[in-house]
Amino acid sequence: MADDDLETPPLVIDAVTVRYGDTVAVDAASFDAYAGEFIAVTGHSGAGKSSLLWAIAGAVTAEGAVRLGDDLVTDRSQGAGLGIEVIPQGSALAVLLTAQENLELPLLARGIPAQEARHRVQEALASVGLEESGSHLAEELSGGQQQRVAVARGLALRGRVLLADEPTSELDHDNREKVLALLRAEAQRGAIVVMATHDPEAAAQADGEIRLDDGHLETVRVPRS
Ligand SMILES: Nc1ncnc2c1ncn2[C@@H]1O[C@H](COP(=O)(O)OP(=O)(O)OP(=O)(O)O)[C@@H](O)[C@H]1O
Repeated sequence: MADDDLETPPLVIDAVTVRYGDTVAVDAASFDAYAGEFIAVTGHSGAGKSSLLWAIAGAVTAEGAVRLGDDLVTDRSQGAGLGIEVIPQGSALAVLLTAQENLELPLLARGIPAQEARHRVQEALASVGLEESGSHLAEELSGGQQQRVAVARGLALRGRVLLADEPTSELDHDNREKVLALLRAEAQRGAIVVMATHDPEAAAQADGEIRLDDGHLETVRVPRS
């Protein structure tokens, strides 16, 4: 579900554990997040940030529970149906599609009418300063431009929960600030935004911060504290 007038219910992460064989990537992590909040997930490389985000999205098998209001997240397609969207680490664009097509296809797949999808694509590309690059193949774009296309793709979906995995890692200062402002605007629209980041300056702009250390979660800053 994606909606312009959002009433996002609480997101509850309850003792979520993610294992890959013998590796415990996330160890019984629990936290709650509420509509309008912008939360940073920090921690060293390999601490479990991506695994936590993928568990929230329903994209990896996890123990424990992720709930959005009364709904349990059970798998990725059901998570997407609840309006949980992801800006993945490393952009994950289809390189032989144009920037515009990379945004448009997930919208059409979610049943957004073609005209509305085109409007959202133009608006989202313009918001990241790439209105002139829509017809370029993703592979023709720089790493930073590809990252901005991936951010635009996440924004265009207008989810209730937006999970952004290192969305500013390839960006210069001005573009980083622009993307952080856009994530903030998503929260102001009523979404819950959870951003994994290595960048302390980016984390400082979030309302709250949770840190993972070898899969163990610690709350550093609570929103509105
Ligand atoms: N698909 C996988 N199979 C096996 N182990 C994995 C897999 N994905 C992640 N891991 C392991 O799980 C742990 C957490 O990885 P994860 O990618 O969640 O960390 P991260 O904090 O996002 O790291 P980074 O900041 O480098 O992206 C690491 O030890 C990693 O090697």
